[in-house]
Parts: sequence; structure tokens; C-alpha cells
Amino acid sequence: MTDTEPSPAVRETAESIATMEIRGAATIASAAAEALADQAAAAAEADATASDPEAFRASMRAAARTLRETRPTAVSLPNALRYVLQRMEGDSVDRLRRSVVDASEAFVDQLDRAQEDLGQVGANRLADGDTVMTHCHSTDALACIEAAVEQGKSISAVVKETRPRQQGHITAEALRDMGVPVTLIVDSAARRYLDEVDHVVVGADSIAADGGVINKIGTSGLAVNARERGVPIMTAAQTIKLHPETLTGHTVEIEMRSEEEVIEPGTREAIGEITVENPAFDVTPPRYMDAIVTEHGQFPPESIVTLMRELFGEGAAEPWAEP
Ligand SMILES: O=C(COP(=O)(O)O)[C@H](O)[C@H](O)COP(=O)(O)O
Repeated sequence: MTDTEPSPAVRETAESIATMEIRGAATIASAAAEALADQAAAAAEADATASDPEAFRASMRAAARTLRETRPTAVSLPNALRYVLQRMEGDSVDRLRRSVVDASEAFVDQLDRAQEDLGQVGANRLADGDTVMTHCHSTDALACIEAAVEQGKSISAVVKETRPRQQGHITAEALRDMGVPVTLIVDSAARRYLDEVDHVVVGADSIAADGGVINKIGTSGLAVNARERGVPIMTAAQTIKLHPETLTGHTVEIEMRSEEEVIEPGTREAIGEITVENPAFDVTPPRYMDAIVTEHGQFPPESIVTLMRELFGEGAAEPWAEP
């Protein structure tokens, strides 16, 4: 390993995030934090970095940049890197390594606890006998449904399959395994089924300072339809989904993915000059979202900026940048 080369585990994690083998904002965040702990262990043993604190720090920043560049939309990824790198301290490589490993473990613990806590808050919004509609696969959204089931409430689910990657199938299986009766539908059937639904529950990849919710493509259309049918919609999102850069006017980059996720393999030539676009996420304006459920309680989207300022101050540090 040279002084800035990422460890094999960091490269593997970055590759798995980019190819969506590791996916979903919370899962991406914990994998990134764990990869930094691995980088710290590898750098503490490598010739170039084992006895040079500055070279060790540089290798941690480089690893964070490699992870950061994988997917642009879920802010949980840079927030995880920020959390760990901001706690890197010490004047020897051994102390630096320990601080990174401790911060990584603390981050992952915090993530698990936050999800459990927000699950309780989200569950309080659900009543015995309710049917919920889901979009994509969100572990935060599932935590709300699971907590409701554990409270003894009987919950059913209508699950949108979520083209093009069909993460709805993961949700359907997870709910089935919780004992929740599941009806799987294609995305375009959502409005038809909204009349049979009491709540829509979705997750978030990022939440902007104005309360806009950035989540899997199709969330905004679902939210508008839910409002039109009078069905409440909540976003379950732990606070690592709050996007601190939006406090200073930045917008959230929407990832564009390959056309191969949309068209049948081997059909490109036959399709000819048709342009295929594949945005992975969209923005639901705050006026179409009823509540953002976090580990600190539920918020009307327009007031989330208060929590964001409290947790992140006025903006976002970039501890992975070269000094
Ligand atoms: O949009 C997605 C996943 O998109 P992708 O499959 O493209 O990563 C999820 O709703 C959020 O990431 C929240 O997930 P969680 O609640 O698990 O953090």
C-alpha cells in the first residue's frame, strides 16, 4: 500500500456501493464507516503509513474520497465519512487507528439505535388494522412497520415493485417474514390501490433544508397521488439523511444510472435512436409530505431545518479534502 492507496476492503466496499450490491442509504452509511475502520487497520500495518501519523491521516482521507465518489445522492454516505474522520485524533498512528475504529463502531451503533427509536415514532402513527403502501426498500420505513407489529397492531401492506431495480421485492419479502400480509403491485397501479390504504410510508436518501424529500424515483408522484386521495404520507428518515450542504444553498445531485437498467439486455441496437434516461431519485416538495419521522420525533417537513441547524451548525465540513 502506498501512502494514499485505499485498502482492498475499501475498494471492495466502494465497488459494491457503486454496483448497488450494497444499497439503501442506511446500509451504505454503515458499510462506509466499517470500510474506514478497515482502512485504519490496514494503514497501521503498511510500511508507508505505519509510523507516520501524517501519512496515515492522508490515507484515511483518500479512502474517504474513494467511498464518497461511488453514489452522489444519499447524504448518509458523506455524513458517515464526516462522523468518523472528524473523530480521528491522536499524535501516534496507534492512537489515530484506535480513534477511527472507535468512531466507526460508535457510528454503526448510533445508526441501529436511531432506526429503533424512529421505528417507535413511526409506529405510533399507525393504527391496528391499517394498510400501508410502500415504495422501494427502506430499512427506516420497515422499522416503523415492524415496531407497529411488535406493538401488537395488525398491519397489511401494498408494496410497489419499484422499477427499474424492483427493490419492492426486497420489501415484500421482509414484510412477509414479519407476518404482514403483502400485496405486490406494479408502480402504475399505485393510485388505484390508494383507496384501500391508510398510510404511505417511504424512506429518504437525503432531506433538504426546505423539507424536500429526496428518495427513489416515483416517490414524488406517489406523494401527489396520496394527497389527492387524502392518504397521509410519512418519510421515515434518521437524521444522517439530513443534507447539511443544503443549509448553504446547495442542491442535491440526482444520480443518473445506466440505460441498461431500463431496457432489455441486447436490445440497444434494435431500439436505435431512442434516448433512454434513468434518474434514480426524485424530490418530493414539502407540501406533499405529511411528516418526517426521525429518532428525535416527528416533524412537519417545513420545520426540519431547525433540527438540521442544531445537528450540523451552519454547513458541512469536508474532512476528506487535502489540507
Ligand atoms: O431510495 C432508497 C434506496 O435507493 P437505492 O436502492 O437506489 O439505494 C431508499 O428508500 C432510501 O435509501 C432509504 O433507505 P434506508 O431507510 O434503508 O436508509
